[in-house]
Amino acid sequence: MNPLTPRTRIKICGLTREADVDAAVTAGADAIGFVLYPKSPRAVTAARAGDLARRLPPFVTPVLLFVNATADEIAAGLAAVPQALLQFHGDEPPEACTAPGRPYLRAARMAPGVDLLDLAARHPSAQALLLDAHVEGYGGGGKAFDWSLIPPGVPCPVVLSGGLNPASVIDGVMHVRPWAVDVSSGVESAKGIKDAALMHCFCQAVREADARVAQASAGT
Ligand SMILES: O=C(O)c1ccccc1NCC(=O)[C@H](O)[C@H](O)COP(=O)(O)O
Repeated sequence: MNPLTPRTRIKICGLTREADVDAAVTAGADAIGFVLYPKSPRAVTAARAGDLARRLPPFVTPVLLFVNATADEIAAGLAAVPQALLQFHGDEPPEACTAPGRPYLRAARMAPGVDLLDLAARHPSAQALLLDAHVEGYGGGGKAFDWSLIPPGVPCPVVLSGGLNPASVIDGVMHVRPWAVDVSSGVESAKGIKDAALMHCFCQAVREADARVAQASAGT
């Protein structure tokens, strides 16, 4: 939890179309996730991710999402999107996450008994822990988890994920005070098909949450 976060960053994940990438940027996304996990209904190839990522303006980060990928698959993704931040969303051990030598997000599928402090200790170089619900198929399930499972004192930035939408994200930001939020299903009209209006509403809701946090901090 980061009470001093000046602005909650926003990642929108699972984009597959040019118009959706453009709309997500317009809405205010700080990061755009491309799912390079073939079993996902939002999967894109490395080449497709490269085409889509080239539409991103400065200061909007492409994220390549893997689930138990091979080193060659990760290398292909980085060849297509050299500036990508990596996200490991499977069962990858620390050495697999650090092997590419690139900044990465470590996803944690939150269920009772998950030890985030231990996970953070085993991933000291992770840029953040992305906290997602524990769903079948590893992710993108549109399911929230019990935010009270997040212990105080996680020693790295936290990305709150899992079932967020324009109606729930304010509570998520106010309760967890994450560095960032991540959304996929909650801004879609169908899997892999993003809704521009929902993305706009989601980003506006995050801004509203930040304003409320600032007011609470100022005692106003
Ligand atoms: O998005 C997917 O289809 C997906 C498939 C397999 C592993 C991870 C996947 N997505 C990872 C993400 O970062 C999603 O944004 C995250 O799971 C939240 O999804 P949602 O609950 O739908 O907002």
